Amino acid sequence: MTASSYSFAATICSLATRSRSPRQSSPPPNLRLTLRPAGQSPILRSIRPIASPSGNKHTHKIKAAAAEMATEKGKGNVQVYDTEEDLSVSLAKYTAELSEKYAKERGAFTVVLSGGSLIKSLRKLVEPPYIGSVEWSKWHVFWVDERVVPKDHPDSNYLLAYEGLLSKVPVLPGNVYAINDALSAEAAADDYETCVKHLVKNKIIDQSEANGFPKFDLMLLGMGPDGHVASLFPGHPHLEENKQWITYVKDSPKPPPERITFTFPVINSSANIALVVAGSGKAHPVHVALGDGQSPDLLPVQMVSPEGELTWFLDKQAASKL
Ligand SMILES: O=C(O)[C@H](O)[C@@H](O)[C@H](O)[C@H](O)COP(=O)(O)O
Repeated sequence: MTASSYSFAATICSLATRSRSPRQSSPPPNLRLTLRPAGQSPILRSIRPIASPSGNKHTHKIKAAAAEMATEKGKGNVQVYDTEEDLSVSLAKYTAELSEKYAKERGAFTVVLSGGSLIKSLRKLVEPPYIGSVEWSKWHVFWVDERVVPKDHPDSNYLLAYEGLLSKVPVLPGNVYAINDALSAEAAADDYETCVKHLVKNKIIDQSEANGFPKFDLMLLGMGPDGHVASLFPGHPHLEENKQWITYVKDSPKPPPERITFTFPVINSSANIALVVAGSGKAHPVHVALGDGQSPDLLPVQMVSPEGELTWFLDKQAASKL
């Protein structure tokens, strides 16, 4: 592949040098689950509360093709699909509905992508009816994390999204905010944060009234087999970052090592988060996050607790231990 194959011109935010404040720690929010009445959708049926301390293990089994549960706060739900194909159909509908809502309400829809298998799970968006019905010109596209590599590098999350989604829909190139890949990881994180600050100031990105962090309309998160989300890995000090909006990693356990990533305060200020998880390799962290599975350390995915709505999109294999 050559760089000339990529005609899609993303906006690259300009470098701004500024000092970074020292890290401070804060206790992670816990995701605790209780039962909510069954969903209205015909494909959804209720299951018993998976977090019940006295519950019989057999009652925790998912008995339907799809199930819905809710957090204690009544925000967020867990949807389990028979197949990843079913999951992708539902994910496209969910994303298109949020796009319509925010395009109408705010005149813009701010969407944050992950890398990994998420992009493949968004494939139905580039098919009818969504390819024609979504107001793509209202989309503003960001990355929750990016590998610090050139945009035409096979490891680039930008390239992955470009090939799987952005090159197939009429999103405005000026509304796609890629990292500046000419910079070091630290400078690219600074630069991307400056870009996001500018867009908050211009009201393209909403802002949390509670804490002033950017409030993206939709954050689409994948999860690794170790329970990481974005480039926030188990046991890493950046899990406790509570000042910076965007930070950097030079020692990612998942290659490539150099990345930038949104921090938890930004992730958790989102209006909507979709956690999209498929495959049996993810069953253990799903069990820890949503059921009674054990982990010696708090998993990053357990720290996902948005100001708005959290929706889990699981396939049966990922939910097999619940
Ligand atoms: O750049 C990255 O590595 C991703 O953004 C990362 O956070 C991803 O979402 C998870 O690792 C899940 O990836 P998979 O879905 O491919 O397992």
